[in-house]
Amino acid sequence: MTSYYMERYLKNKTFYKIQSQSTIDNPDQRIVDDLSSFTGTALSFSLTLVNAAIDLISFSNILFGIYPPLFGVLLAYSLGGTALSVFLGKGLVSLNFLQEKKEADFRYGLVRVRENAESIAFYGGEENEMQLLLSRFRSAFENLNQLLISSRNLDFFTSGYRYLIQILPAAVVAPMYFSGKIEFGVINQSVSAFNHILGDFSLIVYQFQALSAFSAVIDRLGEFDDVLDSNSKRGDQDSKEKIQLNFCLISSSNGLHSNGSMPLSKRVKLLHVEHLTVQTPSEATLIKDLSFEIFEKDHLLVTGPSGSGKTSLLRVVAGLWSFGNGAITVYVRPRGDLEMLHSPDVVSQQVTSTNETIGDSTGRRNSEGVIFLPQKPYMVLGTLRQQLLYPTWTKDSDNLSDDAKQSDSLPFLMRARDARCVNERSKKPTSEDLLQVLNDVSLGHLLSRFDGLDSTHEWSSVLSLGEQQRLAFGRLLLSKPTLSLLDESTSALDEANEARLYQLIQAAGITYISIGHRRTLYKYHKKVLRVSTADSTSTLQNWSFKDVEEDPIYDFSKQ
Ligand SMILES: Nc1ncnc2c1ncn2[C@@H]1O[C@H](COP(=O)(O)OP(=O)(O)OP(=O)(O)O)[C@@H](O)[C@H]1O
Repeated sequence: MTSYYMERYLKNKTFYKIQSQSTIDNPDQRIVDDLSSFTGTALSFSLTLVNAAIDLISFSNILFGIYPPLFGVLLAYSLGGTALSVFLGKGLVSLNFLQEKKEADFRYGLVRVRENAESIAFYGGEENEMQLLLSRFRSAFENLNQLLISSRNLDFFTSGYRYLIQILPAAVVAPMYFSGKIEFGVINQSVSAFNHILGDFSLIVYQFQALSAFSAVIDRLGEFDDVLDSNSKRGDQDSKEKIQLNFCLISSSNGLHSNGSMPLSKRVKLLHVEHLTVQTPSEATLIKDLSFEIFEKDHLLVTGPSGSGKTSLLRVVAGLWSFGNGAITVYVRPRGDLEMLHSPDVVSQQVTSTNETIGDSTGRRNSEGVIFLPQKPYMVLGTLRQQLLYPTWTKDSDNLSDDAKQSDSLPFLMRARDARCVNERSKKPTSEDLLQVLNDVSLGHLLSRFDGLDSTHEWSSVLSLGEQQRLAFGRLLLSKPTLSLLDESTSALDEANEARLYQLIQAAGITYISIGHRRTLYKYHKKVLRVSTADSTSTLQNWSFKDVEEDPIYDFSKQ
């Protein structure tokens, strides 16, 4: 179940939508704790039920044989008891639900302190953090108090219910013994049978607390399940009202003249944006009716005031957002074609779109050559080697063989990962390639500082932001995507390093779209898309798209 839920959580960028739109709280806790208690409790309840059924069949005969009305009284008593316990304990389900949420919120607060330790330490924000954490803890504690009070009240009732009736079988059967109708042993037998049957009929009364906790877990998992389901269906249903994002395969064989040469006028189109209007999830319009095309090596600089929607445009191209309307077509080629494309013979090939569906959009983006570099690079947990191979290659070959061994023992856990391994590209960079790239991005010194490629560290803490940005460019150089989206990804670098990185990716034949405010960026781009803050009262376009030389800032940038 864990593997099944994780697969759906990570599919179609559901994890991103849950986080950015705050659809439900603490999905991680639902996957870890709720699934664990769901499976554990479901198993123990099933066994209890089977046990009770067998018990009931065995002892009903005995009790019914001794004195049938006793059986009837017992049934009425347990039905009444069940109704009363449901009435008394009905608040427990929501209290348990809240308890799970509040404890998860508290734990998440502590995780955030760990994740943002340096920023909090720089701000000296310990006091604020302490107050925030205490308020979360207090909230969980207060809820627990209420939960304890409700449980105590229910326990009073359950204990009374259990002991009050103990006298009944002896009181009913004893006169029969004194009148000589039954033997003494039958009294004991009836008391024992009575208790067994009472236990079976009173399952709900005795297990009410566990049942209410179980019900809260089912509610939380059900809610999570609905979100995962709706996310996987929504894409198909609402596709007409949303931005259409298409991935088309570039066919390298088409466009040739009969003599095998290429028509020079035709260039490789990589991105086509048509009448695109970008909105936020709250439906505020950011960019109106945007249309442009990007051909190979038409490096584009997206610029404009803060908050105008530059990152949102990249989000749309990356398939993270689809709020608004219009269409985007990304032309991708199968991996490995890049080298071929840069040979002079093929550079002017015609682009033909096959409109072929190539898996889900994340898979398509990653495996077919569109890579996004955010301003704050994401450092995965693992070795320096894994940092460089991320996200194109999932793991190094040593781990792969270890996993293969484990898969014999736990095959169901390997299902998702096996599928990914099959999709992996065969040409995984060797250690020499990785060292070369590290040197190229001026990070060769990391090898001696951190003991080689296979040392594990908390990379987001031990590397400076600029080093992380250079490492991210290293990833880019290794995966050689067709198109790369750079969101202020050199913002922490000095001009010399920035120039070096842009020259490197240009030399690697990667076409890029950068977001940036710096004038120094102009010289590495051919086109400029200038976005201004949208005016909600106007229907006019709030962008301009031109050659970089035509932009007024260009002359300044050369000075
Ligand atoms: N999840 C969201 N829900 C609602 N509004 C959002 C969301 N994310 C971003 N916005 C809003 O969309 C607008 C554009 O954000 P975006 O990040 O695209 O700006 P930007 O031009 O890249 O800014 P900057 O240059 O400061 O990085 C902002 O006003 C922001 O507040």
